[in-house]
Amino acid sequence: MSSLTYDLTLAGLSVGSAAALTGIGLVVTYRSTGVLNFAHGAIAMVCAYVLRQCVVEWGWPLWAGATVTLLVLAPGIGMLLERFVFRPLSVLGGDPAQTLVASIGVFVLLVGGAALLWGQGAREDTPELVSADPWGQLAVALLLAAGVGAVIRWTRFGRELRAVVDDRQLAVLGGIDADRVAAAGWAFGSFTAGLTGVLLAPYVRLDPYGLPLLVMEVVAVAVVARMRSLPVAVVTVLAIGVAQSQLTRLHPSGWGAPLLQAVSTNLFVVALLIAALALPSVGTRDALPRTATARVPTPTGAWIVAVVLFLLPLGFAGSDLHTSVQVPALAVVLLSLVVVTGRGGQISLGQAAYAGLGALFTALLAAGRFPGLPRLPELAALALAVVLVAPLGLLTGWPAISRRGLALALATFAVGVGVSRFVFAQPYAIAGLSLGRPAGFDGDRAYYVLELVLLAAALLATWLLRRGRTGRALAAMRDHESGASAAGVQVPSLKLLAFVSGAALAALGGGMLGMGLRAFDPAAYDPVRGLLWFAAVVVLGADSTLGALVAAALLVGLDAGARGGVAAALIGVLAVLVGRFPGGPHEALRTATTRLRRHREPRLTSRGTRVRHRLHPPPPEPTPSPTLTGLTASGTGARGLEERTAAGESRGPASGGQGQTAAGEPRRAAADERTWRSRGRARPAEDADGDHAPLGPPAPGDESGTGDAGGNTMAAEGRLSTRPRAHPPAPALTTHNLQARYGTFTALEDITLTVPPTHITAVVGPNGAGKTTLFHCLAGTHRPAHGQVRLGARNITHLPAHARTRLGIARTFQQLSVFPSLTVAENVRVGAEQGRLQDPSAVERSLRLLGLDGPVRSLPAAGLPTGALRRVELARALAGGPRILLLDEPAAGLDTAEVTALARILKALAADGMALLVVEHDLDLVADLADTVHVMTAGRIVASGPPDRVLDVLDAADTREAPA
Ligand SMILES: Nc1ncnc2c1ncn2[C@@H]1O[C@H](COP(=O)(O)OP(=O)(O)OP(=O)(O)O)[C@@H](O)[C@H]1O
Repeated sequence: MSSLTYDLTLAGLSVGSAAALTGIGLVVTYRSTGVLNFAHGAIAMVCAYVLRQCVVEWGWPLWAGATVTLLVLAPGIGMLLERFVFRPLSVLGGDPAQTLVASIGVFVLLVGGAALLWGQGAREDTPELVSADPWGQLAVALLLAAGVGAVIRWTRFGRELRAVVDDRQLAVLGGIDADRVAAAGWAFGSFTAGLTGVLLAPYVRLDPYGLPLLVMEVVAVAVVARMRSLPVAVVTVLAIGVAQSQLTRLHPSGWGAPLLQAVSTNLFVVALLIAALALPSVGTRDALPRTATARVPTPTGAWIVAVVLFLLPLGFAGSDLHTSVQVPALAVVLLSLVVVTGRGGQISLGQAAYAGLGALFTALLAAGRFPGLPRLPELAALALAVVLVAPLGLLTGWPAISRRGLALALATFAVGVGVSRFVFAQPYAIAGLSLGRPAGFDGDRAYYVLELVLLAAALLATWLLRRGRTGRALAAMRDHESGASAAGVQVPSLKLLAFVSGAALAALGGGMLGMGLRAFDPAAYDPVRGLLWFAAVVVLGADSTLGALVAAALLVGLDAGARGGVAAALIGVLAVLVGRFPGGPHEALRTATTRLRRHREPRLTSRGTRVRHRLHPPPPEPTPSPTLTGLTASGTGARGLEERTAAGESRGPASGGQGQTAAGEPRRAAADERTWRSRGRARPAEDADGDHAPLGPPAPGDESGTGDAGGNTMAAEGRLSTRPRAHPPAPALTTHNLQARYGTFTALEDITLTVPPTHITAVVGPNGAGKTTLFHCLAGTHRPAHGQVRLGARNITHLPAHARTRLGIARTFQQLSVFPSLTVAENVRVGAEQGRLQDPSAVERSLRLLGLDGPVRSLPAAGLPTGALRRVELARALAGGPRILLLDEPAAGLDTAEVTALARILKALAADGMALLVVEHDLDLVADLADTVHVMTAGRIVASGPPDRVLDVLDAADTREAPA
């Protein structure tokens, strides 16, 4: 090896080994706590500052300073964070999104604290702990990696650690002290952060912003290592270090020179971009914490105060006004986060990049340095910059289509860092770039007035995006992404819209900020500021426009004093606490879901005597009731849901207490038997007759406004249309030889079934049989490996969920999928606006049908009882005018009266031409409802037929299996 190659390799190993320590720390913390610690770099920076303080300022010996810093302070910070920040969050359920916001909060807090304590300037005199000799640093990194690997693999603590990572609750039940494991993980992770900081600080500029960011670029290797493998992390980081060094040997000429130089000094950023944007993502299951996006209504008085406060600086003069001009500009930038994060629920850590691009493009356009374009007046330059930056929103919008939570945070952070390093920090972009104010607005006061006008325009744009059909769809996507998809919302397009609009707003704010400062200053759009802005908007109410204005005033106002960092420290403290604020719709939904689960359990075992009673009821009464006769004489096409529901009522227990049959059985049992027989005769005629009618206006004499929040009744009775059917017959939904897999596991094998119109088809089977997977394949949320799904003759196997909804396939979920921040009526409106018919008038009909047209219609869905939420979900599905209705455990969490009412509605819908597929554990209900039952076991259909036959076979099998 030539001596140059050797030297460069050694230099690369030196950088790589410092970075390897970070990789090891990130992986260990993640493995022991499930938290990707965004604050890792900030801890490194604080430790470097403290070592410098001990040795340089106080004159301690290096060994003493290093001992205190690395063995006391660093692990201490980790244990404090575990005890007071992350343990309370894990007790609350360990929502990864909350821990993400909290770790960003810790980052911002430490950066702000360091700026407060040590100032914002860079220090060049940090003591050198290990000599520049790369072998020493490499030895430290390798020894540490080997030691940690050995502990994880061979010690009892390592086994406990792996158990906690796999399933914390199960590990605790198994007697493992998960808190101790987490505390050890945090202490070790912080120790490695401290070590990285003190090793790196002498060779880079030590300042509160630069070092943390440099360290966080290494997060790429933890992603490459899938947050698990230490050897992969260490080898990757060393390889990047060496490659980065070797690249410095190349000296191309022409346009490639600056690019290569940028790549060779930022190879870790390139790796971060590849890891975050191209590799399969990590941590995709979470959205933003609901408490962060919960909408708190803003009193009008608060707006009046805000307007007065924003007008106040017009009375200022001199430097005060110079500071004030930053507030409206920053407010516009923060409004972009209100759209993307607050309303759309998308984590975006890269808004600073769009703001910076807005300022840079404005400056280039105004200076006549933008390729291919003449010099433009400042305002025109600003407008064109906004237009040019808006489509760049796809840089983060595109990854957001397939990513959520941590993965999206990493992707947007990577884009922010990438733009900062490859665009803002390049000489060809920034050399001598000043930025004037528009003609006539040069003075601070005049410019402030112009900013207020632009802020008002931005507020109007934000308001328009947050209201109406688009606003409701955005809120639905934020509250429950798959629920929104199932309601027909085009989630991918909506995400792109949110990010593109967000980029445009950020560019406008960034350009205004640049004009305010009269220059393009890359430091003003540093990725660390992106984190600070995100944290500020989240803590002050992400879905609140007023919150954005307050955040802007706070950030500028608090940092205007002698020392910067106050605002960051304050925002950091609040962000650390954000996941722990009590209440909010999120909490209410969680409570509802927990209650639902509790209710579900007994129903799972409810089959038994009651099923047999229903399947072998006493003989029917000799003369059917007139209503029942009407039902069996169907095919004339002149009946609607109301009539059918009334028919159901006459057969149900709630039909007016008509007494007992001669055999002493409840009347319902006898009526059920008749229902099965009449169905057998009636349905074929209905097939030819057509589709179900859309739910019609209330019947004469209908009482509206009686819906209750208690959820004890399903008030379908007497509220349905008597309109004749107006549509052609609903097509059947069929599957052909369907096979579905999760990785290598085959969850469905060779499933062929038909869901015909006017029928209720049921799928039953034990847990894990594949029922929900079948549902996902039918609804478009899981792509089958083989086979087809057809709607009539049309192959819809590859259509996404929202497209299927728009064709008329609606679904409900096993776990409730309402939108908690929207009212009951808004929930249903989303279904009506986005579904097949897109008919707003369907809202009232659906609300009436499900008994939700009373005062409950105006209540937020959060906090309603399970029964009411099930009705909301069903009303939303029906409001879209579906032809096929897929119901996943619709009776879960309902009481007996609610189940009875639900059954009546479902029968009426089927009788009116709809095709229903029901997955249900409650075999009583299945026996009562279904025309055809498919029994699934281990991913296959093992029996099909009418319920009495199929369930009898199951009974017989149960009896055979039962011990004698
Ligand atoms: N996302 C997933 N990744 C891997 N395996 C999965 C996933 N979802 C389901 N499975 C597995 O696929 C099989 C079928 O699961 P599915 O949820 O479809 O069953 P199910 O009949 O609906 O059960 P349950 O009644 O409990 O809801 C199970 O073995 C389950 O563990």
